[in-house]
Amino acid sequence: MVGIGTALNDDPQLNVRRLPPQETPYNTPRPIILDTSLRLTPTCKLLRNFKNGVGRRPWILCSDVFTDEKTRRLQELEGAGAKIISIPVAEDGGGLMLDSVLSTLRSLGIRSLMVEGGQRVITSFLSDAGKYDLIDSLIITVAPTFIGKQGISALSNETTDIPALNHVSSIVLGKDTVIACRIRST
Ligand SMILES: NC(=O)c1ccc[n+]([C@@H]2O[C@H](COP(=O)([O-])OP(=O)(O)OC[C@H]3O[C@@H](n4cnc5c(N)ncnc54)[C@H](O)[C@@H]3O)[C@@H](O)[C@H]2O)c1
Ligand SMILES: Nc1nc(=O)c(N)c(NC[C@H](O)[C@H](O)[C@H](O)COP(=O)(O)O)[nH]1
Repeated sequence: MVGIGTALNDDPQLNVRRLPPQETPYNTPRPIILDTSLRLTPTCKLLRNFKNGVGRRPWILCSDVFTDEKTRRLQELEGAGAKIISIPVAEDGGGLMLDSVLSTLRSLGIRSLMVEGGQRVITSFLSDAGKYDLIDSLIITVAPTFIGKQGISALSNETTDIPALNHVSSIVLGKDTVIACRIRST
């Protein structure tokens, strides 16, 4: 899962690159995008990969409020192959309600979800983690690179109530270090 900020900035593929090629595309993960207002472009790599048989059908989660323009975009994205699922919006204006996002995905058969980013989505999941028991574990990859002023920090400044973590293990993969943590239960 990514937010629309990441989908628009990175045009990601959200697939697995290191496995040997698979016989069918169905061993790759289901791409899921949190896109409140349906801003995803129908020509993005996720939809092109699906059309070309090298990616699963992207699911786009949007708010359940529709204008004429948003309905037009829904039809365009559906025409490009996306499945659109509407979700209630949080009253505090923080985006789609994450407890509803997870229960809807579960009702559609998703049993395991990796939240890839970006900053706003990671911040929402961590901020609501205690309230709705949203997260099991956190995987942090540290690359030996200074990003500098253009970098976006992992969490936004206004973040509160971030849960404490227990370290599980760390491994070095090439130049990167991957740190696995679990949410500390209170
Ligand atoms: N370093 C990494 O591992 C990594 C991973 C992923 C993304 N990124 C970077 O993150 C940047 C994008 O981050 P961002 O914060 O601008 O956008 P984002 O990807 O977090 O998307 C945020 C958008 O998602 C929608 N949304 C719907 N429900 C939401 C909810 N409950 N909570 C939060 N958002 C919700 C909203 O429209 C919101 O504007 C990109 O530049 C990308 O390169 C980095
Ligand atoms: N390892 C790493 N070093 C970086 O300097 C950097 N900016 C990222 N960023 C991760 C990136 O923002 C998301 O992982 C993509 O959005 C996923 O895209 P793909 O599915 O791989 O195409 N990752």
